[in-house]
Amino acid sequence: MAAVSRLRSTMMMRLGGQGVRMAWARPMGYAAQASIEEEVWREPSRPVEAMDSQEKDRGVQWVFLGCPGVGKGTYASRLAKLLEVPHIAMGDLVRNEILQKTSMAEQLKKIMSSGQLLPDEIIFNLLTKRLEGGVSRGESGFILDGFPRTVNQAEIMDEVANIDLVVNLRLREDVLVTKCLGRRICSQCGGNFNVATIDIDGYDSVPRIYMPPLLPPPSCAEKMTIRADDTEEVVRARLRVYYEESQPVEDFYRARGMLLDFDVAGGIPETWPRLLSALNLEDKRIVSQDSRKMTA
Ligand SMILES: Nc1ncnc2c1ncn2[C@@H]1O[C@H](COP(=O)(O)OP(=O)(O)O)[C@@H](O)[C@H]1O
Repeated sequence: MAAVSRLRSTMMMRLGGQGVRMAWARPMGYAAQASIEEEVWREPSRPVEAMDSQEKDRGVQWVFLGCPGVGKGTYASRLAKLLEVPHIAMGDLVRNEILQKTSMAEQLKKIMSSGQLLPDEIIFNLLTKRLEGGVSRGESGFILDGFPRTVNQAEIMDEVANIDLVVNLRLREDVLVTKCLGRRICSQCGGNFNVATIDIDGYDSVPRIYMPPLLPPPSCAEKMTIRADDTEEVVRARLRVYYEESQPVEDFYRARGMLLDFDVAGGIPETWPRLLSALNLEDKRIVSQDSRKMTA
């Protein structure tokens, strides 16, 4: 995945390489580059034709946008399974880093539990590390969830990777808050569940919204945990951050004709088939060969 190397090098250029010193991994398809310790960005010498054929064979490169609690993780992970690409959730990468008790774990925990965004340098480092690991395991394509979250992140991404489609999930704010507060995670298997019942009457042209709880199986029931940032105060702070920092990312992709707005109006049984249909996907097969090039 050549995009990974370009991400690493663009990040170093744009962020000034602050504190970044990494192995320059040999990107797939780059014939002439050695794997060396490199502090200075070098222009990769890759023929455009090679990039085109490489691009054709890869898996989809999609991005999921949407407020906290909208269901990005739920639908991005299902689609990733269907399309056989990795689901890369930025929040999970951050939480995993915190669990590793690395030197920056405490700092990350503090920022995250206040609902604020982490510095770009940290985010790009975690993402590049994850993508590089994927390349070495033979992964192709991705569905990103929780990245990009700022226009700066979107601009850097735009320089290094061809994003095929951006899915923007939307849901009313009161429902988002209820869903975040009802969210439970199994400490053993990592499964996501929700104890909230959403049942809101429709009015005017707004349809009724009904989402039954998504309860855990008995094996997980005793191991339910609540995310530290799923308190009402922090959820509201995260929503404010979303409106200020992340909503402009919707406009960034909308202006490029890449954004598919999708209103979540029910539970998984109703929403999943509607989403597949909006994406021109059916069961386990892509109906149209060109669906990954689709725009809204
Ligand atoms: N792209 C990003 N840029 C900066 N911070 C991020 C990013 N992605 C995740 N984070 C940090 O991780 C937290 C949790 O992210 P996530 O699990 O995606 O939450 P949400 O439920 O709000 O979508 C965010 O509130 C933020 O502190």
